[in-house]
Amino acid sequence: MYFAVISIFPEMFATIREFGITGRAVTQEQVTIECINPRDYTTDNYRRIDERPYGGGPGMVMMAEPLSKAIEDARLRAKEYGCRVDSEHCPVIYMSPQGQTLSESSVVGMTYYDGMILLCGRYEGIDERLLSQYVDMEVSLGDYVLTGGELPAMVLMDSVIRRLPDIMGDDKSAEQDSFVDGLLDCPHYTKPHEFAGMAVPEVLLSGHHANIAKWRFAQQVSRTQTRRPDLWQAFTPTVEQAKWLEALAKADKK
Ligand SMILES: Cc1cccc(C(=O)NCC2(NC(=O)c3cccc4nocc34)CCCC2)c1
Repeated sequence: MYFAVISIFPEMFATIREFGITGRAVTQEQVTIECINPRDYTTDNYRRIDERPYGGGPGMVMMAEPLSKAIEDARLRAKEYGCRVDSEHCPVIYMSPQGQTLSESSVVGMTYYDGMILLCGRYEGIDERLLSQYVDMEVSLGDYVLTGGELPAMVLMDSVIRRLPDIMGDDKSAEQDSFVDGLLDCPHYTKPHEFAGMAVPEVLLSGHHANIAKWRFAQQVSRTQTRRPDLWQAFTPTVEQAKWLEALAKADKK
C-alpha cells in the first residue's frame, strides 16, 4: 500500500517508518511511506508556505499554491507506484478537526485503497480553496486541539497498516480481535508469577483453553459494561458469543 504524507515536518514520520510493525512493513516493502514537503514547491526566496489570514486574526494560514503542487506530485508518485489515482482508490485525505472521527470500521474500509495521500495542517489551518479543490475526505482523530495533523496522520497509517493482510502474521494480537467485535480488551499477565504481592488469576495457569477463553470473554464483557456502556449498547454478539453470554447470565444467577 502506498502512503504519501504532505507535511512541513517530514522527519516526524521516522516514528512509523523506522520502528515496530509499521517499520517492518516498510522494510519488507509491503508498504511505502513517502514524505513530501510543500516547502520544496515554493518559488520565493523565503520558501514561504504560510501567510497572514485575510480578514485578520491571530496566527498564519497555509497557502494553497505549494500544497497544490505537492499534491499533484504525490499523485504522480502514486501512479508510478501502481495506484489507480482517483478518489475511490487513492483519496486525498485531510487530517482535520472538521473531519469524520476515525473508527475501526473506517480503518477497515481504508485497507482496500491502493494508497492514500495524507495532508497535515499546521498553524491555523489550510486555505479553504485548496481543500475544496483537492481534498476527497476529512478525517479527525477526535475533539481536542493539536498543533498539527502529523500525529493524527501517523495514527491513521498505523491503524491501517496493521490491518493489511500479511502484516501481523502469527503475532496477530488478541486485542485486534477483541476491539474489532466492539469489546474492550481483557487483562493480560506474564512472568513473573508474583508481582508486588499479586499472583496471576488461576484459570490462566490451568492450561484449560476453553475455560481461559470464557474467562477472557467474561472480562471483556464486564469491562465494556462498566467502562464503556456506549460500546456495550452498540455491541452485537456473534452466535458463539451470544451462547457464552447466556452461560454467563445463568452463572450470575446461581
Ligand atoms: C477541536 C478543534 C477545533 C478547532 C481547532 C482545532 C485544532 O486543533 N486546530 C489545529 C489543527 N488541528 C488538527 O489538525 C487536529 C486537531 C484535532 C484532531 C485532529 N485530527 O486530525 C487533525 C486534527 C488544524 C490545523 C493545524 C492543526 C481542534
